[in-house]
Amino acid sequence: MRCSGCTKVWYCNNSCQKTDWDLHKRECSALRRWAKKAPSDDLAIPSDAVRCLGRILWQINSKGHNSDWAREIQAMQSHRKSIQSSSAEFPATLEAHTHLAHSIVHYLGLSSPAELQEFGVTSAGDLVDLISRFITNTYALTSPSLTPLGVSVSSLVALINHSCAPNAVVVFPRNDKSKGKKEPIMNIVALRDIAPDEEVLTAYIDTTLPRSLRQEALKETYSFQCQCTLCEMPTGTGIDPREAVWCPKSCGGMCPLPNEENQVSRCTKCRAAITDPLAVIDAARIGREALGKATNLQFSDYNKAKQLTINVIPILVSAGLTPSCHPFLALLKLHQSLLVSSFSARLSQDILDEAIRASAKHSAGLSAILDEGHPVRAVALAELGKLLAVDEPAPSSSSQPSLPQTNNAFPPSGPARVKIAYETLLQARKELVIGFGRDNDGGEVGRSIRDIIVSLEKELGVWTTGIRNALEDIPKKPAKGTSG
Ligand SMILES: C[S@@+](CC[C@H](N)C(=O)[O-])C[C@H]1O[C@@H](n2cnc3c(N)ncnc32)[C@H](O)[C@@H]1O
Repeated sequence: MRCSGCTKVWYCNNSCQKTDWDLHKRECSALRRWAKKAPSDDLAIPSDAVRCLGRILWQINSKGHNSDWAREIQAMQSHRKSIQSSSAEFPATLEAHTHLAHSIVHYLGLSSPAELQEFGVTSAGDLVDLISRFITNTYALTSPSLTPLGVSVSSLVALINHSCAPNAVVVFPRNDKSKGKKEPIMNIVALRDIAPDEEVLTAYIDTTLPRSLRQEALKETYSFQCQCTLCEMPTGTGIDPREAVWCPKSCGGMCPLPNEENQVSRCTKCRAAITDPLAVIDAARIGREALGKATNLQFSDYNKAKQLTINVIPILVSAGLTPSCHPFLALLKLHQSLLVSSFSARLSQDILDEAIRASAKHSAGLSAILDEGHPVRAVALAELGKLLAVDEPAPSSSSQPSLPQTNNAFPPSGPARVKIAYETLLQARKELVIGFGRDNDGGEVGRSIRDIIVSLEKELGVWTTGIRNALEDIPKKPAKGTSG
């Protein structure tokens, strides 16, 4: 149900809308005011951060500055001091905070920050604290299949510290018990057994990124230097699949991805050296640039974004980057989602198979990095299984000129494909139950693939019976010594 006042906010039903009205009535006028002054249609709705901060401030105002709720928000960690001291290192962060401060004043319909007093914000420092608390303690609100939807704040969950090798995850799975209710509910799910007194740790950032990018993101947004087991792994103790290249002698081992400082790189298994490290460094740089451009273009210029991924993936393959290596892993994911978004009723076998190959490589890359049951890995496996389970399109005469012509043996056709789809979905379900919680039956994705598994089981059963029937139809060899 859409709010007829602002026409921007949607509810799952009447009662949901009624429950929110106390808060939404103020939001509703703020949204209308904002839309009226917006210079263009795409700026007619404020950012998620502004909208969420607005809701927090109206809540503080209506519950009172000294209410438990307001105190919990005020108790969340702020980095006011480090934002100021690191402004030279991260000027964009300071700029983002300032921009947010201006936007929130404008959104609330105030003429100056001084009017924020009625919301418990009595000085410029308070305003910086509020924004810093918000940035440091919010979690991405995601759909049950991990698509980002917005932001969420929980003062309890905000107590959890970060690790790049977390033992728990924050998900919004929706469970059967939330019948009728469509709003996502934040869950902390343990990825493995956590001992009494052991700290619960979640990851604030994308842990498929290499160490330097993770450290940069954590420093910039959360103002700390990560010293988790993954970041502190002593050099020489193993290879990080996020920065790895296949052995040049194809022994099955891997070499560390060379970089400007460390150009000499050898296979950790057979010690063979990469002969042209500069070519590998160059390929990785081209990959990073293409990833940035294609990510920005994916919604505005689909064809250009797809062409970029099509052009750059073969460069990374020939440079020997493993599917788990940055930026290859991210490009595989983007390539897959661009192909899937082009699916239509007249889907061609070439496009479908190309999407399956990208998805299979992406899943393999994730499996080398993330633990079994990590929701990101589980959802990727479910996507692969679902793609494999798509009915194979009838052959068409028009070939797809944009895709490089390959002579791939994967994915197979017919019963072999159904069997891989079935096995992939079984594994996906096992992992979804871990990542989204057993009590949630693997969340919405876990429940949705259960039905596909059952139908594939039937299909495979039909095939097996079909083969058995066909075999039984073959006239049996006459036993030795008999005639006829
Ligand atoms: C969501 S809060 C976590 C709870 C916070 N430690 C507290 O006591 O309220 C995020 C902030 O906690 C700190 N933090 C989280 N994980 C950390 C870690 N692994 N090492 C150091 N500081 C960390 C950082 O200051 C970060 O900005």
